[in-house]
This record gives sequence, C-alpha cells and structure tokens, in this order.
Amino acid sequence: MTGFDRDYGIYLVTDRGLCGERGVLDTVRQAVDAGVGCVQYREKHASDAEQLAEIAALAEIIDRRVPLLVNDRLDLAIAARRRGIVVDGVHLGQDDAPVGEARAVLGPDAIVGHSAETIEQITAIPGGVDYIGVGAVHATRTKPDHPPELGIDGFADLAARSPLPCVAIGGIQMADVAPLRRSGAVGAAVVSAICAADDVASTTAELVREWDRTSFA
Ligand SMILES: Cc1ncc(COP(=O)(O)OP(=O)(O)O)c(N)n1
Ligand SMILES: Cc1nc(C(=O)O)sc1CCOP(=O)(O)O
Ligand SMILES: [Mg+2]
Repeated sequence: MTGFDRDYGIYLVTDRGLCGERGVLDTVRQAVDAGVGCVQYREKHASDAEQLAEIAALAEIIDRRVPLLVNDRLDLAIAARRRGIVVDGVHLGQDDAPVGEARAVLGPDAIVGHSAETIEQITAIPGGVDYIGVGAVHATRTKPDHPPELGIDGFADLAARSPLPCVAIGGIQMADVAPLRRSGAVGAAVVSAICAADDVASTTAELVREWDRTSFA
C-alpha cells in the first residue's frame, strides 16, 4: 500500500501535556493495541535528544504495526533513520521544511503529509505529498493558533475538491467520525480525544469501531 491509497483510520497525534502521568509511550501503546491507523509524534518543547529517545521508544512499541510519522522535524526524522530507528515519514506544515525535500531525502516509500486550510493551499501543493491534513474541523484548545473553523461541511467541500486524500483534524470527537468519513476523509486525526482520555484503550476502540463501521464516501 502506498501512502496515497492508505486508510489512516483514527490517526493519533501525540501531546505530552495531554497524556499527563500516563505518558506518551503508554498512551501510544494502548492506542495502537486498540487499533489506531497511524501515529504522529508531535512535540514542540523537548530537546532534540529527548525527542530522538522518545521516537526510538515509540518505534519499538509500534513495531511496524502502523506508520510512525514525525511532525515538523524532517531533520529529526532523518537523524532517527540514521540510527536505525523505523520512522515512516513526516507531517510538514506550510512553514516547515519543503515537502519535495522530504520526499527526496526519505525516498518513495515514505509517507509525506502536508497541512492545508484553503482550496488555494491545496491546489498549490507540489508533487510528492501522500495526504493533506485539513483543519480545523472545529475550534480546539490543543492548538490555540489553529486555522479558522471549517465545520464538517467546510471539510467535506475541501475534500471533494482536493486532488489529494484528506485527513481531517481539529476538535474531532466521537460524533464527528462517521460524518467525516462519509464526507471523504481518509483519516480522522485526534489529539485530545485519545491523549486526554481517562481510558485510552476503550476510547480508542470506540473511535476505531465508529470509523470501521462507517462506509466510504
Ligand atoms: C494530520 C495533521 N494535519 C495537520 C496538522 C497540523 O500541522 P501544522 O500546520 O504544521 O501545525 P502543527 O501540528 O505543527 O502545530 C498535523 N499536525 N497533523
Ligand atoms: C495539531 C493540530 N492541527 C490542527 C489544524 O487545524 O491544522 S488542529 C490541531 C490540534 C488538534 O487537537 P485536538 O484533536 O485535541 O482538537
Ligand atoms: Mg507543523
């Protein structure tokens, strides 16, 4: 399966603060066991050494069951791979390293995700991108500087016009999963819905069931 025709399912984006005492590693372990389709390591504050150590531990826990992507930091993804750590790709925003550079360095099998919030940004995306992260579906406290709220209908409109598969992100909760999948999302990316859950295993399993039982667009 290429990154392009992949079903990303319930796509976990990590947040150390929201994981609290349980920690990122145990949260990811439970979420992968419960069926998430992708994990993105998103850490804005730790040192490079700390992030590399955490990426290495996550790669061991995930053990190639689902893709592990690194948010923002193409350089860290490359450094991890040089150490033999299995990193499957990157998610890069509009202000991060160029997606073409990521594709060139990580190779044809890597997953390269890119963010966009308007149809102009979507149509301007160069080749080599596997999916677009489109948000914010809803306002969210997880990313105070999130793009304007699209709502489900706004997401559906962009996904219908996009030449690339779209992963929805931003304030996604259980009730959004089915409508988003019906509107063409190839994944529903969540941070707080899983990281801040009291019971990660059962919450994730419920989200995954909802995704799996909803028909494609
Ligand atoms: C799946 C997915 N979609 C969008 C984003 C947002 O990325 P970006 O615009 O670079 O913002 P930050 O995550 O870096 O704050 C994402 N991370 N994942
Ligand atoms: C990382 C991120 N990007 C967004 C975007 O809209 O581009 S919203 C977001 C955070 C999503 O967190 P939660 O699932 O807790 O709402
Ligand atoms: Mg970014």
